[in-house]
Amino acid sequence: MIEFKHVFKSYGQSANILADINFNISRGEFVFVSGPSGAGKSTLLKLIGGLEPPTRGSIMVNGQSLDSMPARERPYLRRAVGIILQDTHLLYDRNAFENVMLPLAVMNLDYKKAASRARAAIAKVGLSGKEKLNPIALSGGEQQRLAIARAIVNRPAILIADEPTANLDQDNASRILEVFRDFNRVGVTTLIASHDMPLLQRHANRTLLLEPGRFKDLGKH
Ligand SMILES: Nc1ncnc2c1ncn2[C@@H]1O[C@H](COP(=O)(O)OP(=O)(O)OP(=O)(O)O)[C@@H](O)[C@H]1O
Repeated sequence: MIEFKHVFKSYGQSANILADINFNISRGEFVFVSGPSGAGKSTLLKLIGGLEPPTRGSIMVNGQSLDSMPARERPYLRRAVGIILQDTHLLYDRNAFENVMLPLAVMNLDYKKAASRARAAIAKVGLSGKEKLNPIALSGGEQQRLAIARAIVNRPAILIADEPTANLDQDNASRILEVFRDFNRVGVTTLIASHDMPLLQRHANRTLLLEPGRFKDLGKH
């Protein structure tokens, strides 16, 4: 489903952020990417989402090789991948419902169908009834859930999230993880970057550990 073969990544003239990374993630897996700040977790997720090209090596996502994919098709891999970045990029000049509708605008669905999909996505993350609120009026955890709804409204096969529980208390962090688990249970391959070790330990899963100059697949623990 996601395969890295001898992947290297540097920015401009910088030293390698990622060096000779190799791993395979199967369809339906739930995987954490962990490691200290600056180790390259966000970079790894951006490579998977096609938001950054590798400097060297080959990457396969959802049966497609990114090497041969034209640059214009790479971002978000034509909707195969739902991405939640560290900054949720919610738009504060429209309400929660309209934020979730945005990715559907390019889908050529009629309004009724799009609206019912958006409402279903909002319901799945537990925000029914808050559709008309501006995201600014939502709590941190609710904003994160809204960003998840927006990422899954196009029904991606893969969901990746960068530090989705940062700045949340333990209860809210667990709630967010449960939302990801719900999508994972219905077959969505899920990757979550986090440096919150206690959180990762509470939710034992396969973990890819990135440390400066070192990469380790810790497997399930
Ligand atoms: N667009 C960019 N241009 C230049 N350098 C970058 C760029 N993006 C990231 N970097 C550098 O790459 C390194 C890894 O960054 P990255 O954001 O991938 O790490 P991270 O493990 O996700 O860190 P954090 O947990 O703090 O988000 C950092 O030294 C960062 O400054």
